Amino acid sequence: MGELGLTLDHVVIGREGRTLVKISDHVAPGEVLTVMGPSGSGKSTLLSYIIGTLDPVFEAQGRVILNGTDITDTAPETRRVGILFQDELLFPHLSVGENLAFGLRASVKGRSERARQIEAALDDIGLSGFANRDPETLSGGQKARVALMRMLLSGPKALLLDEPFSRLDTERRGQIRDLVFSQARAKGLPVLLVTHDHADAEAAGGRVHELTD
Ligand SMILES: Nc1ncnc2c1ncn2[C@@H]1O[C@H](COP(=O)(O)OP(=O)(O)OP(=O)(O)O)[C@@H](O)[C@H]1O
Repeated sequence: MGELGLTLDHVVIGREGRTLVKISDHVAPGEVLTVMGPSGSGKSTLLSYIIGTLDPVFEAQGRVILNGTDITDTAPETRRVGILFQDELLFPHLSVGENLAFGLRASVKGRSERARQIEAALDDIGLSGFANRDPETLSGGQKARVALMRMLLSGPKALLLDEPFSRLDTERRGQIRDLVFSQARAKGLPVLLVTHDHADAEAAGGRVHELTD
């Protein structure tokens, strides 16, 4: 296996001959690289390239390498790159526990083992006993924690965060942010954080890559 972490090797994304995003960088396990830039500078476009869902209107060059494996041409569902969006939605017709079960890998076998892992996951995010609740009955911060945990249960090897804290109030924002970063550090995941917020960038504590218009 090659170098651990997420490498963007001379990635250039453009449209109609005009370069939108240019980045070459390496995010080590447990490190957070913050990507900032004005609206329209290509932050979400970069994330879509990394997860393998770049709109074909864009032209892209460069490689995406995860833990030494080139995943540039790998199908999105097999990349093992987790992404959390600003409008992270839980399935409203499923309970909190069922939402988490959706993230749980198929390799976790047996009803009772799956139920045990879901209870442990709820405990991890301070929501013990919430398995049978409807997502609509949760607060914004509680929903954000469930969405984060659902993503972590799927066993990602890297984490992409697209303004995931922006809808939360200041206090919850800090809590969720700490939870995301501590989980990423504990699991040794490289993290790419897209944000407009300087407080988020500061809390991430890592390097900042600025995209320009
Ligand atoms: N499918 C598409 N077809 C054409 N242009 C697109 C498409 N998707 C995005 N764009 C354009 O590409 C540019 C970058 O968009 P992107 O969403 O990556 O910006 P962003 O930095 O994430 O912005 P924001 O901070 O507002 O979310 C914008 O000018 C946008 O209009």
